[in-house]
Amino acid sequence: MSKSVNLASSVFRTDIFSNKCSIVTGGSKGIGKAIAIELASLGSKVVIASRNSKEIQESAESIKSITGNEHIYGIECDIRKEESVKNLVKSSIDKLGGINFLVNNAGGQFPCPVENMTIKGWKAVIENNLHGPFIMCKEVFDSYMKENGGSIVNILAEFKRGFPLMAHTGAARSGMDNLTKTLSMEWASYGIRVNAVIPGTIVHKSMIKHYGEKFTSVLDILRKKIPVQRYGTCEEVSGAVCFLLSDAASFMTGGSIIVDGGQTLITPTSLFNVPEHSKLPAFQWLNNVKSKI
Ligand SMILES: CCCCCCCCCCC/C=C/C(=O)SCCNC(=O)CCNC(=O)[C@H](O)C(C)(C)COP(=O)(O)OP(=O)(O)OC[C@H]1O[C@@H](n2cnc3c(N)ncnc32)[C@H](O)[C@@H]1OP(=O)(O)O
Ligand SMILES: NC(=O)C1=CN([C@@H]2O[C@H](COP(=O)(O)OP(=O)(O)OC[C@H]3O[C@@H](n4cnc5c(N)ncnc54)[C@H](OP(=O)(O)O)[C@@H]3O)[C@@H](O)[C@H]2O)C=CC1
Repeated sequence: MSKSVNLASSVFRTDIFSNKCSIVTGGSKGIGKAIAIELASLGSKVVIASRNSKEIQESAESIKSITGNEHIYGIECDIRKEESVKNLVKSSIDKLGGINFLVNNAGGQFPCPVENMTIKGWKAVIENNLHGPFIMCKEVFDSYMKENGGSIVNILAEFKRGFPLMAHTGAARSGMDNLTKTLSMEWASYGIRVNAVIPGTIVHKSMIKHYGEKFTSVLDILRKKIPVQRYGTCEEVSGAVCFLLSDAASFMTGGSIIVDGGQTLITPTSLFNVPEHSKLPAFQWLNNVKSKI
């Protein structure tokens, strides 16, 4: 009997990004750090960027040691500031040789009802989650992708039913959803795909620190309603981002992937209670990597 030959060539290979250069904003911790680790482990050169210069350098070193990839660079940047973004993009091209992938992950907000929200607070969140990613897209397009093509993934947050206590972020993410769709059409002829990932509740060290003790007590009430019956991991978001960046998603643009364990399907009028279970466990990397995200 002749030996069978596997003629299939799956996109899921360990060297899949070995000729790629990526920028991940907010790569110093949490979801952004996980994305940077996964890209680096698949061979990409990576620049991570955030405002705290010490943290971003430490994270770059940590990603190098976890993945064995030497081509990881931390650059201080505030995505809300145009000059800072211009510097990030120029330095990234100098260090990496180009920018094939952009992950607009940096962002965040604080809980606050509109009646207590200051104009300054509103602006800070709109700038962090809409204006900043817009400047990033534009600068990367002008400086590299217009000539060379590329793939962009924007990290959003669920926004379709409004966002009580976080009106600023709901409005910004809704704007980013629309921008993702617009850019996917305007930039398709330049060879650029633009997609989004919408994480549900992804609980990790810095997230808990940001929202504090009060939030932790709310978490268990919500968890019981989620079909998967748990919160997500940074790695579970990262896998979706790498998929969208890769050629496995070559027919996807202007789209989004919701990574939320079914959380957005819950409605206040739903009569169905998910029976308690633990049959859909989280995808996790090794513990020694997990502890560094
Ligand atoms: C207890 C119930 C909690 C319910 C929570 C539900 C949680 C479900 C969440 C699921 C969806 C999303 C999850 C996530 O995104 S997790 C990631 C969390 N991480 C972050 O958000 C980090 C990034 N965030 C920030 O850096 C800040 O929030 C901010 C975007 C505002 C930027 O902060 P920065 O300090 O740089 O901003 P400014 O100094 O320019 O501040 C400008 C003004 O903004 C107002 N402000 C800022 N922080 C707060 C606050 N904590 N509370 C109220 N107001 C705030 C304020 O007016 C600032 O001006 P002043 O300092 O002059 O007063
Ligand atoms: N965790 C969750 O449940 C969810 C998260 N998301 C979104 O996913 C993204 C990542 O979340 P997560 O990892 O949890 O958040 P973290 O708070 O853990 O990390 C946020 C990262 O963004 C950086 N950052 C924030 N503002 C700026 C800025 N103006 N310029 C440059 N960098 C900035 C932070 O560094 P530094 O402060 O030093 O600048 C940090 O590296 C965010 O956009 C978040 O809103 C969406 C839905 C759910």
